[in-house]
Amino acid sequence: QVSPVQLVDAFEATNGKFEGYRRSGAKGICATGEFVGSADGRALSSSSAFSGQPVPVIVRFSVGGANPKAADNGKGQRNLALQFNLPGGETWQMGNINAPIFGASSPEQMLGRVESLRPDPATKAADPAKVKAFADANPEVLLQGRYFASQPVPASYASINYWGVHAFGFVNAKGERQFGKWVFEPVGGVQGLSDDEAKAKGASFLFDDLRARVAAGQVAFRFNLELAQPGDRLDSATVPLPEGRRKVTLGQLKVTSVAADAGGDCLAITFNPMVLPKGVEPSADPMLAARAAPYAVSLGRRLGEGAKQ
Ligand code: HEM
Repeated sequence: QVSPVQLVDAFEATNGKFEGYRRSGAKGICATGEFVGSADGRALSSSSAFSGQPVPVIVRFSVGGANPKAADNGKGQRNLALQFNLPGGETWQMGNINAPIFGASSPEQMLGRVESLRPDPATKAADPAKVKAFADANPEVLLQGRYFASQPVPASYASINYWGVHAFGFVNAKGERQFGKWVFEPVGGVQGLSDDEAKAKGASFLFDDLRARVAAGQVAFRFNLELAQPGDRLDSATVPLPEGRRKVTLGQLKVTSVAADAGGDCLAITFNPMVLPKGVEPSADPMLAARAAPYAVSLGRRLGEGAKQ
């Protein structure tokens, strides 16, 4: 059994400790938007998110990792975190990533992977033999990295697919439950950079790019759900649903403003994917439940240090 403190301590020891910042997704920007649910959304879930009335949403885009100065022009993780502010004070939080799978399938495996990547104090680099031994015994930890390597550097926060990775159950007014995995797909399409274009962009272009696109009214995502069929695995963040599952659009998210500075409403929020509205339920994926407590530990530490964006 892995404790949340052990996980956050392991992140700090391997990835570095940057006071005030999120222990993952440190380099980010807060924005606001509006979500409008569709008739298909209402048919699948009784959640008020899908009423068809505009719902205010707090949005945070970020680069993966603990470093608040992470380069924007490398391959790897980008995040879309959302908080839907629903009627009656109800909220729905989620943190989505630009890969259909995560890098570990259980908290124990996550801890082992992070520990295997710990830099040796003498060489300041991970021990390749340890990294290899852990990956050989846990081959699914390599799948996400392979996916990122196969994709171009994202051109914009606004032009990436962001997957929820876990399965969730959607429950409608009749009590019917449909499991699925979701993906936010940019209405304007996916755009990547060639290696030369990425180099020319430099290490920090995503915030300015986002501001320009939002000012031009161009940032919107379809909230799509891939519907699981009986027998599909619903308990693994490293196994996507099989190809070709029917996909329905639950609604559309439009990003309408970007925080002017490093502040915004996101500072004191931890986007805990177990905070779900009535009408949406967690799956048995052990990685899903395992996220809630470490996020709270990270939030507590960064608030205590003086939270930074
Ligand atoms: C046991 C497994 C995991 C641990 C220990 C972990 C840990 C963390 C921590 C400590 C944070 C910063 C929280 C904060 O300070 O508010 C974070 C953020 C984040 N994590 Fe995880 N994580 C795990 C699994 C996952 C998975 C499976 C996903 C896949 C979708 C994911 C996606 C994200 C995203 C998108 C953010 C950024 C949210 C934001 O902008 O605030 N994490 N994670």
